[in-house]
Amino acid sequence: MLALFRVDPPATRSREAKCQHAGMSVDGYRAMTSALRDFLDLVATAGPGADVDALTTDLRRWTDRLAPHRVDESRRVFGERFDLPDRGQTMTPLFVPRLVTTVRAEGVARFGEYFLGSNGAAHGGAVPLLFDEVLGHVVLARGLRARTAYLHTEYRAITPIGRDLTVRARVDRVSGRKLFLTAELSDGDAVCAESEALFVELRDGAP
Ligand SMILES: CCCCCCCCCCCCCCCC(=O)SCCNC(=O)CCNC(=O)[C@H](O)C(C)(C)COP(=O)(O)OP(=O)(O)OC[C@H]1O[C@@H](n2cnc3c(N)ncnc32)[C@H](O)[C@@H]1OP(=O)(O)O
Repeated sequence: MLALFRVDPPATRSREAKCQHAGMSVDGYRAMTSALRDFLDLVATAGPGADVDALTTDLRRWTDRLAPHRVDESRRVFGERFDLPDRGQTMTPLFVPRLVTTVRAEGVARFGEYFLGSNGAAHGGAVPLLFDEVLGHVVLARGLRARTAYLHTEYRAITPIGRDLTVRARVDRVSGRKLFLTAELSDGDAVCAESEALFVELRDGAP
């Protein structure tokens, strides 16, 4: 059983407030993005045959239905649900944190079929996407506004699709506005990938 430990920096609280939209249930958005993840995994694996035209029509209907609900970035929900393990987004491989502190983060990661590169291995670009997400948790736990300056990734072994993997990240060193971090993704005892990153705290007034 995973224990979910979340730090709650002030920035997070204001983010939650902006995610409140009239009539949207607390769990509704979570269910929608979860359904979307399942759908994307199936899009990647299915050969829909004759169903493709009907599916396209349905998809267009969904787009038309969502269009009137468009909001500007300051009121977005996608990726801003900090109360949810995946932040209510489908852009990154799933990361379920079990520990987040100001110096480290650890959790379970899973690359769905959507993130397949080839031959059972996750797409090489999806791996740093996960690392950026996990490192972002640590940086945000410090209450910082910071951006990734670099993120170097070493691929040690293939990252398998559809399995629970372990991901760990930690702050190695802080120097002024610079945070040097490392991260590791493993499948049991096998290390799949490692990363070294620099996050730079933004200057006051930086966009
Ligand atoms: C907690 C509760 C749970 C909640 C759950 C949280 C979930 C949370 C998930 C969010 C997950 C998303 C996390 C994604 C985070 C991004 O992906 S951010 C988007 C990608 N990154 C960018 O777009 C950054 C683009 N670049 C920039 O904006 C600017 O270059 C930077 C990085 C802000 C730096 O600009 P600057 O502030 O003007 O800094 P500058 O004065 O040039 O440099 C400062 C120092 O850094 C060094 N530096 C800067 N760039 C570099 C570089 N590339 N290489 C080496 N050194 C560098 C400089 O040499 C300088 O060093 P010193 O002289 O001080 O020793």
